[in-house]
Amino acid sequence: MPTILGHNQYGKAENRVVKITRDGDTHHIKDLNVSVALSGDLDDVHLTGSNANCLPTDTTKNTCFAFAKEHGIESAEQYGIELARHFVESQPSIHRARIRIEEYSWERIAGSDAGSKFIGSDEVKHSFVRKGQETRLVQVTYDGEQFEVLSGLKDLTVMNTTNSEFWGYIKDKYTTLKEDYDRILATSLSTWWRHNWTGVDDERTPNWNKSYEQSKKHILQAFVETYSLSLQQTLFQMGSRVINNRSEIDEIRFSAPNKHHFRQDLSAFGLENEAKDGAVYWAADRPYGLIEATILRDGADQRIPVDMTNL
Ligand SMILES: O=c1[nH]c(=O)c2[nH]c(=O)[nH]c2[nH]1
Repeated sequence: MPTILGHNQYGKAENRVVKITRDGDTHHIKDLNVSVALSGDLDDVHLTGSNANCLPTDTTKNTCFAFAKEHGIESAEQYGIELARHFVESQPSIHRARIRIEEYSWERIAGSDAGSKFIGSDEVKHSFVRKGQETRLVQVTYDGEQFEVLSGLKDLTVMNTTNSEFWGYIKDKYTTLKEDYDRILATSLSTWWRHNWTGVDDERTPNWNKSYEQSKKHILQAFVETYSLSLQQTLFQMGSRVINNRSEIDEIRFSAPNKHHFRQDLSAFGLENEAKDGAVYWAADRPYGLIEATILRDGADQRIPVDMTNL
């Protein structure tokens, strides 16, 4: 049976393009998910196997990253317009380009969220929290004698665009990771903490809302203030800060995916892409490092389960 080729399009979907712009100490984030779909004179590619008219999807990906560096991202619209124009006007075989962009918004962690002692202004210059913030979590257990109250949160997504390094690690024959002295540190925190109130021997019931707000504030404050040599170190600082500042909490456990942002290699296009100049990063969604740790008050029992996913 004869068949004919109908509508077709192709391109690289979901390029996670993150552009940091540095204005002195003050950094700005553009975090986009960019999907390219091209169509045009592509019948031969499908029908004969000739790729003479085919701009590789890999090239469309590189173009997304290179344009972010070369032209910046003033707005998702302007960036999309430039990309679409480029594909159609530079390639005779491409007649139509559709660029779809989702933009993720980040807010500066405000001084009031993270405590007031640092920075001396309302805004922190390179620490951000993803908009559409966290989900608050609670688990109460009562066995007729004692209560156990766990509080926590999930999906608190934070990013430091500098003040993070990772180096000095083991290098074996499978290690390819380059040491990094100025990287992005981003994570989406899940955490549970255990109150020492049992409802029995201690009648001083915490103000739960205040306890929650203050614990979150200390977690954010530690994230902002820690010059990080690993996500592990940052987690320990966060946990210690909560335990040291909140006498009602004895134990806190974190599960923190390391949301990797790899600096894109643009050298093939003659473009430098150094962190110090404001770089373009590729936000990988998987695989991800998963860093988990419990921090305890000295002498306290370790009761929060290692695997918190079923909590
Ligand atoms: O903060 C980090 N901790 C690690 O254990 C690790 N491993 C890795 O590849 N990158 C990182 N980053």
